[in-house]
Parts: sequence; structure tokens; C-alpha cells
Amino acid sequence: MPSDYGTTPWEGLPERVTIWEVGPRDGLQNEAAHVPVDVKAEFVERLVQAGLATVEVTSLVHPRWVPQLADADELLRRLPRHDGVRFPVLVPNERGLDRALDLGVTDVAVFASVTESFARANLNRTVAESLEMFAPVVARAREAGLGVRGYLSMCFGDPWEGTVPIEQVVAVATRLRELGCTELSLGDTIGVATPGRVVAVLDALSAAGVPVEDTAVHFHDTYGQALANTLTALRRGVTTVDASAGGLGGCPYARSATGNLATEDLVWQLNGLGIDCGVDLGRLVETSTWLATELGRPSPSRTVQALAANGASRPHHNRGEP
Ligand SMILES: CC(C)C(=O)C(=O)O
Repeated sequence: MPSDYGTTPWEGLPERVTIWEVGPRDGLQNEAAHVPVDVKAEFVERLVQAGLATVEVTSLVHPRWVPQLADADELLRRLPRHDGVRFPVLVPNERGLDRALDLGVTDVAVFASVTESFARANLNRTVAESLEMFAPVVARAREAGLGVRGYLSMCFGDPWEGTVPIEQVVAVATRLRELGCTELSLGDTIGVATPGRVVAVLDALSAAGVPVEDTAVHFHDTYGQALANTLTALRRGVTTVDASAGGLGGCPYARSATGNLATEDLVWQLNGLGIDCGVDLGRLVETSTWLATELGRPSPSRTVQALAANGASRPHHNRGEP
């Protein structure tokens, strides 16, 4: 069904995009206030009901590292499972993988850094040591039949090191694929990327034999570039995009860094381009509006704000809306 503002397909773009929703993990791990596990479980369920089929729900790290996600096991036990819906979780090491396997998780993600500074800050290891730590995690996860995503943080810029050389991205991506990761996600952790750099990184990865169809993008919106970067990546053949409902999130190591690309803003763009993503924008906006109330502050998503200002949480101009 066309939207009130028209649907205009554009050559060179995919027909379908998979949204990898990271709000419950990347978003809520940055919340200063405690978010009760009931609220998290309801958030995930609402996201699923809005049509998000891949929801990264939590991280099985030691609670000392990320106290906001200390309830990971309980959350995973509570979540109702749905056919065709995946709940990936981050695992830093074999202990995290053991927990994931005990909890019946089907998809995990390891999180590598492209820069030494962030590897040290986030994992207390060098880049090489962290990749070594991930090797048995990825191998055992694959043996158990799990999907394994490899995150690459700081692919475009680093708060300590500045511009990140593209060869470092290629080297870490190549190693993660050798370890057996089934998919990679290129993180702009502090949100400094611009479209030309996105093209340069994606082209360098293609030239090194990293298939674009197994590569996702993960943009933060610090400088308002996340949607432009995403569109650029889609035109380069990327079909999986990470986003966070309501634009939740940030980066503890760069105070100015804002949340991820807001899922609503992404869905608005995809709808306008006639690209199917399976998400009901109205239900998603309702979810982010509800969560903003629970968190006690407004959502930074432009789409959520625009629809709220128009006095409607269910947009009449969303594709598929009556
Ligand atoms: C740490 C990883 C997973 C991340 O969220 C990022 O780089 O933004």
C-alpha cells in the first residue's frame, strides 16, 4: 500500500532490508537509571509485535563490566520465543558462551575492536589478544550450530586515536571471518563517519574478499550522519542495518556520542524508498513512546518526535496503515 507521501523506489537499492534491532542491548546498556527486567521484557516483546525479527536482547558479560545488563539470564529466561524471531546476545568469552548455550540462545555476537585504545578500554586486551580470546568462542558456537556475528567497533574513528586506518578494519574483519563468524557488523561507535568514508571502507573490504551480503552497518548518530551513511551502505550492497528503537544509546568512552540510528527514522526512510523491512512503524513509535515514559525522558528519534508533535502516535502515512 503506498504512503500518503508516495513511495519512490530508487535504482541500486535492495528490495528488502533486515533491521538488526539493538535497543535492548546497545541502548539500555547506556542508561544511567536502573531499568527493571519487567520493562526490558515488555520492550522486547513490543518490538517483536512491531515486526522486528532480530532483536539483540542483552550481553552475557560479567555484571561488573555492564551493571545495566546484570539481569541478562533472567531476561532470557522470561522472553517468550516466536517462530522466525532471533534474540542474539553478546558473549565476550567462553564463560559467556556457556551461559548462552545453557539458556538456549541460537545466535551470539563477539565484539572486537579495530583500535588498540578501545580494545584496551573495552576488553582490557590488545586487538590480537582479544581475537585470540574469541577464537574458541566462535569455534564452539559454530559447532553448536549457532549464528555468530562479529562486531568491529571504532571502524571509522576512535576518541583516542582519531581517524582509523582502513587497513586496520580490513585486518580485523579478515581475522573474524577466518575464525568462522557468519556475519560482520561495522561499528561507527562514536558516530563520526560520513558517506565517503563508508564507501571507502566497504570497497576495501570487498577488495579483500569480505562479502558485502554478510556485512552489516552499525551507525551512531552523533553528527546526524547515520541515515546518510546507511543509505550509502545500502547503495553499496549492504542489506542488514543495525538500529535502536527510539535512538537509545551512546558510548561510555565518548561523552558526546549519541545513540544508534533510530529504528523509526530508518523505517521511515525505507518505507519511502519502497524497501520492505517488515516493521509496522505505528506500533514501533508506540513502543518507543511507551519506553520514553518508562525512562522519564523523550525519545531523540526525529520520527517519534514528529509524530508526537502531530498528536498521533500511529502515523496515517505509514505503509500498511489503514
Ligand atoms: C561494542 C559494539 C558491539 C558496539 O555496540 C559499538 O561498537 O557501537
